[in-house]
Amino acid sequence: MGLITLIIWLIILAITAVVSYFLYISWKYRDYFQKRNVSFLGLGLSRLARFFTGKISLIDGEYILYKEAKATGKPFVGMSDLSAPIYFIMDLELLRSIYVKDFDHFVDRRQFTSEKSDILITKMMISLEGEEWKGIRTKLSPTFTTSKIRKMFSNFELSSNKMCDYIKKRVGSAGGDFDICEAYSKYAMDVIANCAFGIDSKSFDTEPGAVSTFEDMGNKIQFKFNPRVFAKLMLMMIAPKLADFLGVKPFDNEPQKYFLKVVKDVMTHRRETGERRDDLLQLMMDAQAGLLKGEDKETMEVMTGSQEDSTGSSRSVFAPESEANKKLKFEDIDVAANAVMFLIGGFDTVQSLLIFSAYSLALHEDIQERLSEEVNSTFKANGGKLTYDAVHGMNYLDLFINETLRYYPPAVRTERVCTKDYTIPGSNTVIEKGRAIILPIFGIHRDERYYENPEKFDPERFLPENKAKRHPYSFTPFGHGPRNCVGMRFAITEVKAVIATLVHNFKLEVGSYTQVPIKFANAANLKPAEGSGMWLKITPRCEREE
Ligand code: HEM
Repeated sequence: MGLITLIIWLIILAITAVVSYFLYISWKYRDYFQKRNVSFLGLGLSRLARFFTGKISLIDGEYILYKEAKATGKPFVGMSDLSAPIYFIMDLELLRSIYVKDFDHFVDRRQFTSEKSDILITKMMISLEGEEWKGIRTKLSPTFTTSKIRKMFSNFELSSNKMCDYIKKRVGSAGGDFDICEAYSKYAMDVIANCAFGIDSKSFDTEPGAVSTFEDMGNKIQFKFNPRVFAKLMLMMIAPKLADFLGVKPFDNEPQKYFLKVVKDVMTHRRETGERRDDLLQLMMDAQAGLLKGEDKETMEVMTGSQEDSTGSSRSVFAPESEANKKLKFEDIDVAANAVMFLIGGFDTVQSLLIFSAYSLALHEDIQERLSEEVNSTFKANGGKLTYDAVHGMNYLDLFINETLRYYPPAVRTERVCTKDYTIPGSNTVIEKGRAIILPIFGIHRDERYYENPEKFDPERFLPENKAKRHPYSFTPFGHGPRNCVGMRFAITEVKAVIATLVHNFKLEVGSYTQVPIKFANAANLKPAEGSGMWLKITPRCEREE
C-alpha cells in the first residue's frame, strides 16, 4: 500500500471515529433525557458547524440555543457540551429557586482545572467549591460594601481623568475617529492595578498603540477563544484526567508568575513599612489578619447576593462560626489568587460594559444629550468634581447603565453544579448530584415575554414603575443569590464614574468605521468582533462652565 493510500485510509478512519463518537453520545444523552421525560435539544452540531465555519459567533450560537429551548415551551430542557448531559433553564421561577431559594442544592460551578495543573485558578473564589468557597466568600464580602468602595472612589476618578486626557491627545481639539476599546482597556487595567494590586499600571504612559507590562500580562490572562484555547478547553472538558496529565491549563505561566510576584512584593513592602492604602489588596490583607469582620446588613447582602433573602435561606448557607470557617486558611497565595481573580472577573466584563455604553450613546443622540445634561449639572453642583454620592445620585445614568446591561450583558450566561439531588418543583424530574445547569442571561434579556419590543434600546424600561411590572429574575447581568457577582457594587461605581466623565468631556457619534449593526466576537464576554474594535467619532466638548 502506497503512502497516499495509507493517509487516505487514516483520514477515513479518523472521520468514521469522530462521526461514530458523535452518534454514540447523541444517542446516549437523548436516551438519558428521554428516561427522565425531559426534552433534549440535541448536540447542536449544526450550530457548532456554523460556528466553526465562521458563519455565527459564540454569542449568536448562545442566542440561537436560547430560542430553540424557548420554542419547546418547556420550563427547562436537556442539552450537552459533548462531555455530559446538562440542564438548560428558562423558567424565571425555577431560576429563582436555583439561584436563591434552593441554593444549598446548587452551590458550585464546574471545575476545569485541578490544583496540580493550576494552583492560582483553583484558589480563586470563582472556582472554589463547597465549604472552601463559603469561607472565602464570607472573608471577602466585607471588602465590597458601599463604605469600602466609597474609599476607593478617588482611584476611579483619577483613572477616568487620565483616560479623558489620553483620548484628548489622540483625537485633538477637532475630534476624529477613535477606537474606544483601547482607552477603556487602559482604564479598566488602571483601576484593577490600583485597587487589586496596589500599583500604577502605567497604561496611560505608553506611546499610541503600545501597552505597559501590567497591561500586557493582564491581557495574557484573559480568556480568548482562539482555536488553541478552544482545543485546550475541549480537552479539559472531555478528558480532564488526560488534560491534567499533559499539564494543559487555561493560562500560560508567564502572567501568573508576574502577578504573583507583584502581589508578594507589595504585601512585603506594606508589612515592612506599615504603609496602608484604601484598596482591595489592603482589605484582603486585613481579612487575612482577621481584622475585617462584617455582620452588618450590607455585608450580608454582598455575601448572600440578595436583598430579598439576606436573612433567610441564603443567609443560612453561611455559618461564619462553622468549623470550616475557623479552619479556613487565607494565606498569601490565596490573596494573590483572588487579586488575579479580580483582574479576570473585573477587567473584561467592565471593559465590555463600557464599550457597549459608548456605542449605545453614539447610536442614540437623544439619550446622550439627556445624559449629558444630567452629568453637566452634577459636575456644576459639585464644583467640577465627581464624588461617590454625586455618581450614584444621577438617576438617568442609572437607567442608562441598566438598559446597557440588559441589551449587552457582558456575561451571556452563568452556571451551577447540582450539589445535592434536586427534584424540580412541580415535576418529577430529579437533577442528579454532579449535573451542570446553564442559567442563560443574554437570551432572557432579549425575550419579548419579559421586555416589550426587546430590540429597542430604551433606558426608561428601568423606571421604578416599569421595573415593578417585571419578574425580578428577568434581569440577571450579575447573576443572583449567594454565588452572584461579588464585585457588582464596585463594577457599577467604576463604570458610572468613567461614563459620566467621558460624556462630560466628549460628544460621541457614529463615525466612518463604526460597525452598525454590531458583530460579536468569539469571546467569553460580549465584545465587538475580533479586529473590528469600537470605532466612534469622538469630539471634545468645549470647556464646560463649572
Ligand atoms: C460589569 C461588570 C461585571 C459583570 C457584568 C459581572 C458579571 C458576573 C456574573 C454574571 C457572575 C456569575 C454570577 C452567578 O453565577 O450568579 C460573576 C461572578 C463573579 N464576579 Fe463579576 N461581573 C462584573 C465585574 C466584576 C468585578 C469588577 C469583580 C471584582 C473586582 C468581579 C468579581 C466576580 C467574582 C469574584 C465572581 C464569583 C463570585 C462567586 O463565585 O462567589 N466581577 N460576575
